Amino acid sequence: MSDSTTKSGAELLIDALKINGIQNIYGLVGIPVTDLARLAQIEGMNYYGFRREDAAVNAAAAAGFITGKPGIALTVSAPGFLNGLPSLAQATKNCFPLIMISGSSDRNIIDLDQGDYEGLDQYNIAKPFCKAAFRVNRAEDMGTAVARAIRTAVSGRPGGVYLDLPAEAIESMMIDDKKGNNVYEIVDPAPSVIPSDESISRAINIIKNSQKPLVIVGKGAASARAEKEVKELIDTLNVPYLPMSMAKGLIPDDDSHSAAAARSYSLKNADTIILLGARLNWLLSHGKAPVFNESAQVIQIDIDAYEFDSNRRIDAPILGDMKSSLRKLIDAVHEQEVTVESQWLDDVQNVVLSNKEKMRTRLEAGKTSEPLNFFGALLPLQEYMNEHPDTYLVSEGANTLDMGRNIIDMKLPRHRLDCGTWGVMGIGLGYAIAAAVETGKRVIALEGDSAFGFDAMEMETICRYHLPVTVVVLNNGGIYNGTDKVVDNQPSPTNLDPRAHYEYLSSAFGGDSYVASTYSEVKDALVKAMDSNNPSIINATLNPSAGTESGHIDNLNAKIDLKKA
Ligand SMILES: Cc1ncc(Cn2c(C)c(CCOP(=O)(O)OP(=O)(O)O)sc2=O)c(N)n1
Ligand SMILES: Nc1ncnc2c1ncn2[C@@H]1O[C@H](COP(=O)(O)OP(=O)(O)O)[C@@H](O)[C@H]1O
Ligand SMILES: [Mg+2]
Repeated sequence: MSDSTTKSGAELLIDALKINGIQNIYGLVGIPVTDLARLAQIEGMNYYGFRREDAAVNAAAAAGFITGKPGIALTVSAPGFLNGLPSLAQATKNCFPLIMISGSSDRNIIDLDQGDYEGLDQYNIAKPFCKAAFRVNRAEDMGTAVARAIRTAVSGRPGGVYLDLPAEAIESMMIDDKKGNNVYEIVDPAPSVIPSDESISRAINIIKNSQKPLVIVGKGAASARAEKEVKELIDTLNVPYLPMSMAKGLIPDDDSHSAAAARSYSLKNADTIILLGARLNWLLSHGKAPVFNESAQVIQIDIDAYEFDSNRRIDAPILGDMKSSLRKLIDAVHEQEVTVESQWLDDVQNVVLSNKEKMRTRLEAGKTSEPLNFFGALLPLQEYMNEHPDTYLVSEGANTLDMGRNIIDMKLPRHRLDCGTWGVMGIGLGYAIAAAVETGKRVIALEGDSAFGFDAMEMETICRYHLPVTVVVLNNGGIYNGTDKVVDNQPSPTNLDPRAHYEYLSSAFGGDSYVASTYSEVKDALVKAMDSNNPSIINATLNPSAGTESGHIDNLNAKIDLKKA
């Protein structure tokens, strides 16, 4: 390190990250950030090098969701920045706290459009895709830039922040004139936001007059780490709840209040919806009939007022952070001795039991399915997760994602990560790397065969860092399935090669490879792979006709009458 009176922008950046408890950087280096990554390692941080920037930025975003601190991604300028941009946008959409740092060109060359190496006005291009963008031009501004980036990423509605570092800011030196180098630990980066008494009493009055309240728990409650308060509200009112996919595990999925197996029944019949960190977006049919009861009243707790009335009237908006809001609401329930008739919960539980019995029958039949179907392929994962609930599960695909979500129970918070609000493919291996790095726990990445292809090369990253990640590829030979019609001998738009040996991508880099084509083979391979703690791929070969177009969301497809074509 330089003497005590001068420091480079790079040194100040690393000091600022470290003093705020940030330990890991996920990136892909090159001009002008290679030495920055080396310096981070010399200064005791961990740098994880990826094969493509979108996976590195996805990993940083997942690290943010899991830890609550902003994940840090590092890319080179222009093409590296652009490769990372979709993941920055996705982190912002998912409300994951992330800071994407990219090297960039010097302003005078960009602003005069003089044609720099990888020249691009990254700072302005990033703005529509993130919560905020900052550029650092001088070493002495580095401490302020990091403080603002961290606070912006984690406070209010969490999201992605872009930090633009021209080479001159990285290498410029700051003369420390004893004013201090402006690097400091931020005070209370995500302050509590306490809701008003009026908003709480408005909600209490609605619950008092409700016969059939349904709580919907979203990933906002997971990000808020409010699992204790969520469970206390549901237990106190003794009402059913629906977990959204990344809120699974806030309350163990086998809890008797879970309505997950009676989703349609509970949404349609509820007369009061209590939204806890969940948006009424496409994932919840915009809160509209016929999925919802049009006359139902809606209570919504959210840290961002912008979300209220986004899709329908919110009868009791509660603006606040999840923990503080739930604390006030639960205290008011106790003070006013609010109770709800238990008949509603009984009705939901009856539907749950009947639907669970139907699922159990399908899973049992899956054990002997030849060729293997989704039930036979997913049952071993359900069994494994029930026995090892501290395992992290990452999932992507269409049928693989939807059926995996309904079949595999989660028992712990923030242990399931998936395609999120945008339903994006290509998140799997980056998320899995972050889960393994940030927690040291074993990870299953449950991948459709198409989804796996988006970032399969990160298997080399997983093997290089020897991470305990088992990739389970459900290979049905295509996007959605492998039975699309072939026209004029062209490969179909959705078919892939069912004979593909995806598992070789593990042994190619020193990991373990398994092929399985029955329930028992998947079960045996999974136990072996997980017990080994080695990076591994299980290629589960399914019936190519297994799977429906777009999984559970075929209604969103633009339908064309192909007979006329
Ligand atoms: C970045 C990106 N590209 C394309 C898509 C479209 N898409 C794609 C390509 C999917 C893959 C489905 O096939 P799969 O093999 O992964 O899963 P199943 O066969 O089990 O359904 S699911 C889906 O919505 C997407 N969501 N995200
Ligand atoms: N700490 C928090 N307190 C309250 N609301 C939060 C908090 N963090 C995030 N949120 C909100 O949670 C919501 C998350 O919604 P969404 O991502 O749609 O969840 P899901 O997809 O699980 O339904 C966002 O509207 C966001 O503003
Ligand atoms: Mg497939």
